[in-house]
Amino acid sequence: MSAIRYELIKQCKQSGARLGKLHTPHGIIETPIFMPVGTQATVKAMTPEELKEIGAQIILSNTYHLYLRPGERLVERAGGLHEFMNWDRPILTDSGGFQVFSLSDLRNITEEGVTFRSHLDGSKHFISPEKAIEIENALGADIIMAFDECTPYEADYEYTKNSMERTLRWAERCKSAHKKPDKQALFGIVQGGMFKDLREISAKETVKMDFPGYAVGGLSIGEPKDIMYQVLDWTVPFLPENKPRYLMGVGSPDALLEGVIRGIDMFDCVLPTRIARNGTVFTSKGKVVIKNAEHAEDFSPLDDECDCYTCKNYSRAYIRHLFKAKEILAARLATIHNLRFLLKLMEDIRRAIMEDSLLDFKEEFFKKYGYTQD
Ligand SMILES: CNc1nc2c(CC[C@H]3O[C@@H](OC)[C@H](O)[C@@H]3OC)c3nc(N)[nH]c(=O)c3cc2[nH]1
Repeated sequence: MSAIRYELIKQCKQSGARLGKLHTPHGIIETPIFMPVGTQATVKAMTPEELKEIGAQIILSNTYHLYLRPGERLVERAGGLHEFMNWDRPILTDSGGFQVFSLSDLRNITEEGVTFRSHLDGSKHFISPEKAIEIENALGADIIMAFDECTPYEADYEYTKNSMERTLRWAERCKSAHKKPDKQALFGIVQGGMFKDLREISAKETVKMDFPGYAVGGLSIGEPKDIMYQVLDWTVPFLPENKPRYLMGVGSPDALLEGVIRGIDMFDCVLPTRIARNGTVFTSKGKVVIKNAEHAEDFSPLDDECDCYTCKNYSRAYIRHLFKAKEILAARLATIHNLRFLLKLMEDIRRAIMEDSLLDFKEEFFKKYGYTQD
């Protein structure tokens, strides 16, 4: 008995896109969905109420960060992540594989696991597949990720093959170590780098382990977008239709559309919240750098097609002023807007799938946004 159930509502007639409902212990998620990232048990600058207000259905947190600070046992004693951060809807945690390789001074990768130094204080740590699952079980997210190696983009065939095969062995160990499959759904992660045959092997062997959902890992790590789309074309066909597919680390408007068209159901990315704090916002006519002088006396909203709190109440001139004055409210208003922009884009995508007009929607969106049609 798994913790989640994926319900395929409709297969798009124009593409590989699908409309679905993901039933979880903390509620139903409509897919395709964008998942705001709350790495340290908070989506930066947002309260849970504001996240609900903009339509967030599931948020992410991160095992590596929470293990290092405040510690998974403290979160467990607080009643788990939902209690600790006052979020009663679904949560997904990554296994920490990516952060160990990208954030810490990596010491050593062995069959057993990874030894690394904390990016916070340089202290030495060891995480194995079993340890990662133990941490995720303590945190209590509805969906948890297997411990994997996100193979670097520039890795050669030999390294990628060995890394992918180890990730498969680690996936087996994660499955065996998982204590609560009825409460927390463990997703397998497909690797294989930029190599067609390795992607096919990784997908087939991961699916044989029968996970309740599958992530496509090892992408959005510096490769050109057309390579990412090519890898999706190689990988998604081997994933079962009756299970959710999650493309890790992807969140620009064009990549969301291209991923949905290739059959991806779930996306996460720090981009919208990170660029918001630096004063770059999404609009239906492309990205806007609000600190630019041209907006100094622009009393219109960030985006006249946006329904968010920021666009209903504040002008570009005011938001630019806040950024120039380094006011905390600047980050909050820009974050509310950027997250609402992506969540609304996913609502529009879900509607387009329902109406069998997704490719037409994409063409119209790209034209307005200023993407050149490939
Ligand atoms: C950005 N591109 C990208 N991110 C990636 C992440 C981190 C997402 C996680 O890291 C945090 O955001 C940086 C978020 O907390 C997210 O949580 C799921 C990945 N995680 C794992 N375990 N395996 C992968 O192959 C992988 C690939 C990625 N590509």
